[in-house]
Amino acid sequence: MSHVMRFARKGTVEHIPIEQCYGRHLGEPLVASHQVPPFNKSPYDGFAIRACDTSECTRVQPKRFEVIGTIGAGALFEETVQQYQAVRIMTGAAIPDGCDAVVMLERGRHYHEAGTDFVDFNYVVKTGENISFAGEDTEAGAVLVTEGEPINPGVTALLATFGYAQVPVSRKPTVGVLSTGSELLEIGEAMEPGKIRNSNAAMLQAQIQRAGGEVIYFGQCEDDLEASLSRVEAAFEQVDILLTTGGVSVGDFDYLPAIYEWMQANVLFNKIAMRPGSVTTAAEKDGRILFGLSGNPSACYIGFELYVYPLIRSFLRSDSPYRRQAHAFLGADFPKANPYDRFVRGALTIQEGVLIATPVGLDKSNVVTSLAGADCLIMLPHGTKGYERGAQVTVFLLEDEKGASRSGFEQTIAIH
Ligand SMILES: Nc1nc2c(c(=O)[nH]1)N[C@H]1C(S)=C(S)[C@@H](COP(=O)(O)OP(=O)(O)OC[C@H]3O[C@@H](n4cnc5c(N)ncnc54)[C@H](O)[C@@H]3O)O[C@H]1N2
Ligand code: MOO
Ligand SMILES: [Mg+2]
Repeated sequence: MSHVMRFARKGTVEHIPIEQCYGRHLGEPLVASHQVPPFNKSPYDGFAIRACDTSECTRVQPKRFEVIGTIGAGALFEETVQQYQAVRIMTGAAIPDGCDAVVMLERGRHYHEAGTDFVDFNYVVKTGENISFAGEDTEAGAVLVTEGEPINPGVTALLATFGYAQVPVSRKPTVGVLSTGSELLEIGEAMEPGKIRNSNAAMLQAQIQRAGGEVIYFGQCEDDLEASLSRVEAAFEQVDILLTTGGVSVGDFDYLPAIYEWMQANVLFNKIAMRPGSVTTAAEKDGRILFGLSGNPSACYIGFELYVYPLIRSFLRSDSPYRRQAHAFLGADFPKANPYDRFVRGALTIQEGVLIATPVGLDKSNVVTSLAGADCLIMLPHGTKGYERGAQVTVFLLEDEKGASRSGFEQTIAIH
């Protein structure tokens, strides 16, 4: 992991209209440029008064106040309120000078007498009662959201509060996808003997988008060294990160190792002590990373989530670029012996407040159906025995935006 993260780069910052910022990542910290609320204001429709004027109010001896004006939200009351005076005030309006409390409309007896408005109060009002104080939500200068955080609707409200019509966001990394394999049919093609449709490319494009990257799809190519080499080289020039699928193992037509050599890319690892995804390969050239993901769908998926995802999130300027982890209880027995750390596709449920992670589908790296139901990866550390239902496990959340500052796993990697 750290082998790849050494080459993590932070993307530059660009500005986009606030209406388009949902789901993007903040390009700089969001600092309160003024206090919120910006002035003392009324949280209710009612009467603004001086609390001290009510010190002798009782149910049997209410006190009478003269209503000297009315203000709605957005308006200011220009005079200073004096003893036994009240201003009719609406929710959101600024507290008039002289006043230090608001009485809700329902708690005063309001009437008109000889051309003047009056209101009677029959209880003692506390200083500061029913006032939303300037700065009680936030003081000026507070850092409210850190750089790299995903912009959710709440962050959007803050951006609007502080006047960001244009929002600084991290540029999305361009992540290229190129599939290799002579057996691959295009998605729209009819089935043929010995062939399969290319599911990895579409899957990766969705994973890239879920991670916050920008996809550039370079199509698919046959298992032919020269053709693949020129396609990989051309694609790599156009992206921040390139993903290829298939052709990374030791088969006669697995050309990626030769391609890295021809390209003079520096292979960081081509073997990981994990299942699936053991063939996940990373190579570096010109400070950028080229991933050789497995052709096997589940291995490809997991290689992406564990190794590519953090690089994308770092580019988006996140300081928690890894998949968020949680403790869960295993929802079913997993009897297979584990010579390597295993990342099992799992579905999370919450039973009586406890997180249960249940493996979904067949646990083989060549399966595709298990991926549809997976919202977590269940980590099963290597060991000779399998795992029993109820065992405590660590899960990596796949549908989470917060992330984690640590990867949560150690892995043995190698170059062969
Ligand atoms: N002798 C050995 N054989 C294999 C080893 C090994 O260590 N020694 N490793 C196995 C493991 S583990 C994996 S994983 C696979 C990795 O294979 P490659 O990454 O080289 O991928 P391919 O050989 O091209 O294809 C593997 C498999 O996946 C299917 N595939 C390929 N591309 C796609 C795609 N775009 N969409 C859907 N499915 C795809 C392909 O048809 C093959 O069935 O190697 C093992 N072998
Ligand atoms: O990389 Mo392979 O999927 O470990 O099975
Ligand atoms: Mg192969």
